[in-house]
Amino acid sequence: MLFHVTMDVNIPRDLSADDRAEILAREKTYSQDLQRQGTWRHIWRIAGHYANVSIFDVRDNAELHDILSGLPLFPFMDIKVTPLLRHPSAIRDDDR
Ligand SMILES: O=C(O)C[C@H]1C=CC(=O)O1
Repeated sequence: MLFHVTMDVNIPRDLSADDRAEILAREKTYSQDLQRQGTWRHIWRIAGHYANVSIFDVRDNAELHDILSGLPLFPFMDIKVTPLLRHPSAIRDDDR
């Protein structure tokens, strides 16, 4: 199942520089592991915002929930999830 996910990040200003660096490093590893597995299919920065648009390919809603709630930055994110399905005019075989 494919999902379009928007993540807006709001890291508290009073988080120490060390804590911020540590959480960002963990977030990057977590994200890149899922990208290598093919679960996190796309990630794009939204120009002008500390936010991203991502496409996830997961088994079900529960897997997506587990992945999103496991994000190291999860406590500092506003997340919007939109389920996707294949468009009848799509020509790419992997758009499913
Ligand atoms: O920077 C972001 O958009 C937030 C987050 C999502 C993946 C990652 O590495 O950081």
